[in-house]
Amino acid sequence: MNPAANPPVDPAGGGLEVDVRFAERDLALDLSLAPGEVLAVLGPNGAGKSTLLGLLAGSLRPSGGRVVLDGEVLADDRGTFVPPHRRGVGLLAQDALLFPHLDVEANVAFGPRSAGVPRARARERARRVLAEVGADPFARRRPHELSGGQAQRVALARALAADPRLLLLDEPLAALDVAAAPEVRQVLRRVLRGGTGDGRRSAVLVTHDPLDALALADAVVVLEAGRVVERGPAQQVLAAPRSAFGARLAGLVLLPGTTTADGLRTAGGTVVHGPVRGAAGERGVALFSPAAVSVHAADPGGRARNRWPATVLDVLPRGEVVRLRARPDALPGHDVLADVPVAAAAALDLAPGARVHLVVEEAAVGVHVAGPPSAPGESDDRRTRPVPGFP
Ligand SMILES: Nc1ncnc2c1ncn2[C@@H]1O[C@H](COP(=O)(O)OP(=O)(O)OP(=O)(O)O)[C@@H](O)[C@H]1O
Repeated sequence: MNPAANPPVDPAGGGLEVDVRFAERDLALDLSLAPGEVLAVLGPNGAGKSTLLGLLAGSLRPSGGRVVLDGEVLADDRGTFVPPHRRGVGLLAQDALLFPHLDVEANVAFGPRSAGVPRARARERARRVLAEVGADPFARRRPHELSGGQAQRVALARALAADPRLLLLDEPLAALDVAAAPEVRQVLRRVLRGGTGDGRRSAVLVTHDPLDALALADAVVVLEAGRVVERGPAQQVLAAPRSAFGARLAGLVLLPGTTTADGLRTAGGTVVHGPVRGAAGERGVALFSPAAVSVHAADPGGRARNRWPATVLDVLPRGEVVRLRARPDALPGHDVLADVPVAAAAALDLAPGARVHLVVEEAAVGVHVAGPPSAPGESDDRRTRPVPGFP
């Protein structure tokens, strides 16, 4: 099942239904999101990702179509337009944008206070969401006393304090340095997967990073020139892309499995070694570029740990290189791509059925924890299904 394309019909009208036009920017988008799901929105610059968020948040008014959240029409072409502050939609932008003169707790309590919640209750709620994002130790600090990652966690707490029905995340990790991004990614995972006691949250995540889509989202839509060109479960879209942008993202080899201390164990028990981004023992993926794979006629020996005998499936010329698709004996059901310089390919006499040895450079493998787990009681079939082979 693909929940992004075909969310279950909820008798209470839950989830998000978007079928909007924004003529000024030649945008016409049709997408939906089941309750509790996280949808990643990918696409090249100018595709319409920010415009989509504006239409959901209420900072932009569609020129046609409608936006429905949990059965409530937020905007339609009959003149309905619910203003931003009444939508139950929270926004986390790239920059934290905290009020500099208020301490962290007051920043987070500001939203509930403005919505008429009495001071003590607003403060209590602020403390609860600050604890949820691990920011309670710095509740008394002012924004200038926070690191970038801490400020972004406070901004997330502020978005959660209003208890939004839908959370919009606009490149929430893009402004963070490489040290701070993993920590905030981890907090986002926890918040979005409902490990904080608040249940799963519906969220739309705009990102340029396919790895964040894998780590945080259930489903992905790819936008190009104001249209949805692909949608589906995150792993499927990234492993077998159909759009030009998806294909560009996914010149990558993607293998699913379980993270270990120094790699990823596939369902068949083979460990793909590489640096691990996240904890061991989680469902994850190993990703690498076909350029990181070298091809040998015989076992080259040496210390390389990702060294797999394989059978060549096909060989496609791609300019300076030939792209080889091969099936390693140790990875049944999975194909690995390798880009081999034309001269080397000729010397290897590559043809379908040939036996080769693949070596994948360890440092070039990224192992990532992938996707939030299912809600309790929900079937996990979709997420544990093997990722289909590459086109
Ligand atoms: N304020 C604006 N006024 C007029 N046109 C705009 C405005 N903002 C964006 N556009 C145009 O609308 C289209 C969609 O832009 P949008 O910013 O939504 O894309 P995006 O996918 O978010 O891009 P990026 O990844 O660069 O942020 C583009 O053609 C863009 O030039």
